[in-house]
Amino acid sequence: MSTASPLIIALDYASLDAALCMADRLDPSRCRLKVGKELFTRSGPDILEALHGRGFEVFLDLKFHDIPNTVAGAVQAAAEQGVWMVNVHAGGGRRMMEAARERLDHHGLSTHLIAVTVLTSMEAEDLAEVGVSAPPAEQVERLAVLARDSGMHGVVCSAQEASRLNTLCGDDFLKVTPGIRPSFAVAGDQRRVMAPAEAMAAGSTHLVVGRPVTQAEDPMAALAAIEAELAAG
Ligand SMILES: O=c1ccn([C@@H]2O[C@H](COP(=O)(O)O)[C@@H](O)[C@H]2O)c(=O)[nH]1
Repeated sequence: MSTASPLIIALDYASLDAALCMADRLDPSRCRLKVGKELFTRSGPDILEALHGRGFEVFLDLKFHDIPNTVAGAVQAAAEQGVWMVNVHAGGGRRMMEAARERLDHHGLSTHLIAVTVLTSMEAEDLAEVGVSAPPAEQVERLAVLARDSGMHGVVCSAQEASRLNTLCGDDFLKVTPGIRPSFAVAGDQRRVMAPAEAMAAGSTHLVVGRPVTQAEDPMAALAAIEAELAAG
């Protein structure tokens, strides 16, 4: 089932059972689900089949980053398992992204392919330590333009950069933004954060929310509170 909701709930769990316990409390008309490195490494493709069987659209967030041929194969494998969205690291460069997009096109696969720009857990000091002297916003812009020019359907960025990317890359270019922190949640390891309604107003197309829902005492109440924040605008 497709949903009009921008919410993507990150199922960062250590087992298939724990992830499905949460999925069974959620409704595919209210959100999409994200499967990341921990859950996929533990459960493998079974989790995708189980979530698809429950009617959810799934973002497989494995952030592929390797040589072009390897990434193209991995993206094809993900798309052939029916995921709604898959991602690569923009830092893998133009040839890597182009190879991934060409592989999807060659096989007629319509999975959304997006690229991670700068992780939302990173701030200027973190970038400096890995040799990037540009501030995060500038580095995000550089990688988003490269991603667009390399055939990506959008990027992962923080909501703080969404407005600028709308101007640079257009409204149709997907801006998938983790680091979403509703009023009741702590930032934790995230650094470039924004509240849900502000993120939508800034131009995010999709909001990734993990722990504020999955680690809440009452996850369904937390989700309802986020939906209320969004409705209030
Ligand atoms: O830049 C990025 C890219 C991916 N993520 C992922 O999103 C969720 C966020 O979870 P929270 O618990 O809401 O912080 C998580 O799965 C990350 O792997 C990101 O946070 N930032």
